[in-house]
Amino acid sequence: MRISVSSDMDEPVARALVAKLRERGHEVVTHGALRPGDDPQWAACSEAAARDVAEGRSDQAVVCCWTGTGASIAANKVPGVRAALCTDAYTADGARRWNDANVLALGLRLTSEPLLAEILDAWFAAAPSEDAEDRENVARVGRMDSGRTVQP
Ligand SMILES: O=C(CO)[C@H](O)[C@H](O)COP(=O)(O)O
Repeated sequence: MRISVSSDMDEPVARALVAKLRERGHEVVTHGALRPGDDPQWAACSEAAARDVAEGRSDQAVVCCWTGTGASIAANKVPGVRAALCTDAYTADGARRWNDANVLALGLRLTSEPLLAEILDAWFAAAPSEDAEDRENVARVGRMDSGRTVQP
C-alpha cells in the first residue's frame, strides 16, 4: 500500500515507524518534520497526510504528534477520513474491524518501538468486519460518512 506518514517531531519512534512500514513493503510518503523543508506544525502536517487519503493519493495514513490527540483531531476534520488514536494493539484491531478506520493516529510520547510493532501488526492484520453481528457497525460508519449519524 501507499501510506502517508506525518509527524510534528523528528523523534526516533517516528523514524522507526517509517522504517517498519517500508520493511513491510509499503511505499511511504512523509509530511511534517519527517520531510525536510515541510511545515512541521501538527495540524498542518496531519491534515496533509489525511488529505492524501481522502483525495486518493494514499491508501492509508499514520499521523503522529506528541500526544496523538491533535494529530487525530486534525485528520478527522478531513471529510472521508476516519482517524483512530490507538494506544495498543487491541484498539488498533478494533479501529480497523469496527470503525473501518483509514488513518492511524499515534502519540509519540507513549508509543515505544515494541508497542509500535504490536500496533502495526494488529492494524494491518485486521479488516472491516463482515460478520453478521457486526453489520450494524458498517452501517454506522456509512451514516457517519454521510453526516447522518443521528437518525431522525
Ligand atoms: O501533542 C501535540 C499536539 O496534540 C504536539 O506534539 C505538542 O503540543 C507539541 O507541539 P508544539 O511543539 O508545536 O507546541
